[in-house]
Amino acid sequence: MATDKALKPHDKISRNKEPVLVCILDGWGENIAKDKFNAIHSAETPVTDALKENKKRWRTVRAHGTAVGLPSDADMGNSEVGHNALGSGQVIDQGARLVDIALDDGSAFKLDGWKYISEAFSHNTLHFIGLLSDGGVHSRYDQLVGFVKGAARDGAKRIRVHILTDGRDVPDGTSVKFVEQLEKDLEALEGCDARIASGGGRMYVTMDRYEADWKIVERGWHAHVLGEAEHKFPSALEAIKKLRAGDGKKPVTDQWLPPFVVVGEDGKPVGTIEDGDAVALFNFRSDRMVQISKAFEYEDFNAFDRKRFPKTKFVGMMQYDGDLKLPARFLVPPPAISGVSGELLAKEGVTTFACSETQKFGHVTFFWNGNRSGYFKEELETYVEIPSDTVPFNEAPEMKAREITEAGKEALLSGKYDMVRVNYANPDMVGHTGDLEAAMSACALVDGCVKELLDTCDKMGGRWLLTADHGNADDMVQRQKKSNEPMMGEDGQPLPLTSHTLAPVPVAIGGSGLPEEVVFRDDLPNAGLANITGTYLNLLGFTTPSHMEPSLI
Ligand SMILES: O=C(O)[C@H](O)COP(=O)(O)O
Ligand SMILES: [Mn+2]
Ligand SMILES: [Mn+2]
Repeated sequence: MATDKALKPHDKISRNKEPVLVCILDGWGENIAKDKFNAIHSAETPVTDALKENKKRWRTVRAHGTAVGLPSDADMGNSEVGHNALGSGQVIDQGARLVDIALDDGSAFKLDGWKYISEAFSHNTLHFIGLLSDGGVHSRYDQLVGFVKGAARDGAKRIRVHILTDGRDVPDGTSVKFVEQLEKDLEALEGCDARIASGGGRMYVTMDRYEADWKIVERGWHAHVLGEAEHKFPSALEAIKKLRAGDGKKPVTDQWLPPFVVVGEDGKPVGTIEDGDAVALFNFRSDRMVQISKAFEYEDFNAFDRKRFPKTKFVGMMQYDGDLKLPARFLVPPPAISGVSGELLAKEGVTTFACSETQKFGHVTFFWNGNRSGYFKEELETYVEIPSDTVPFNEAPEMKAREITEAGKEALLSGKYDMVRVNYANPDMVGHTGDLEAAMSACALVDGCVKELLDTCDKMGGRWLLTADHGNADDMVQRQKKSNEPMMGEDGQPLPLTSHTLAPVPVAIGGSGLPEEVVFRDDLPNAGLANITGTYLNLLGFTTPSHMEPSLI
């Protein structure tokens, strides 16, 4: 829905004809743990270190938990909620919380999405597909179980769950405990035949994003829908235990398990997806559910050969793309995000350039714009995607940082854009591999890229704001709860931390075009990511609109 809100000129900071740069370091937290496992601290990062010295123009903001609309302050931040907040300036109840509320008050079971799939309960199979963990970034185990129990109560006779193992938002190896628990929980359902039917690791099966590699989704389609995979096992627990062991030489982590299918004594898959079945995706987060949703929903589809296209009653946990209305049906209505900065700036005729590599492209466009895949005014907005590599990123920690820097510099120098925003994927994507050395080189490289961008902006007389969306590379080791000491595995090696962190993130402002008196105020100690929006709107010469969190300036 178009907003009736509008921006007003700032009375002290005038609109500059030179560009404003907003630079996001994905997964770059300011962590209190300052030992060698903090890859940002351990790496050579002279540029971002120097920014910290200017206490009037450098600070941190909260990037996790309730500050970004998540259920509790034990929830780490993530790119979806982080970029939603950065783009909209608002703290919005996010998917995780909306699903909690809908389950708690029972409304989830009265809405249209549930009624729609319920039609299949008595004579067909109900399938759930999603990420099996309690990470709280894409999905949560307790929510899956809430829906499974609701289905059994409402008469579902046959349930099949297709699981994507995590090891990214939660420690590697925890897939075993989640599968054990799920097998027990399914077994305990009365009057309902419920089993795990297929699965695979989230980075290799089904959960691709931004069309980085459709093969990932194709593997999932084969396993979940057709019941076809090289690896067949009598149970999911046996599958993941054996697949984790790999070939005996090199173990495979949860994130990267190959696809598998659970088969019965007759060797046939226990849960293919057939005409008339209901299918519910149980992830609330959108980016990694868009492609699989298209495969289930679009009659006309050519990203890969589906071989068979069952006519299912298909729902997402949420509607994942508000522009595409995808999927058409969903269990819980998604967060309503309106009056975002992109829309308000387009109304003022502000020209914008946004760039990242594939892995984060939708973060600076789709998430930034409140989960919309289109443009507000295409003639004013240029979105550039640099294709990401398709290797594990510790093998290529430089990712596309240099190319993004070149594109950003070119955009700044072109004189075509009032606002240039870029996102560097490295600290996050390499951080998720748990590889400390690689994360350090990623952080050092990005630090150098930041220098190039800031220098270019300064040379032009521009203004800049540097920040991050959540922590990740700032802690690469699992730690003891109380002492915060690093944890070691049985082999005496540190246990890698692959997830985001709860750390706040830095915000720095500057630029040769920024009036000297512009400094951070000191009366917002608990500010969060949503306070950054009003801040860059100020740099662009506008006041902070009242529906947004106050500016940091
Ligand atoms: O999807 C992922 O890669 C992780 O679960 C979260 O990372 P992101 O929020 O930085 O994308
Ligand atoms: Mn991120
Ligand atoms: Mn991440």
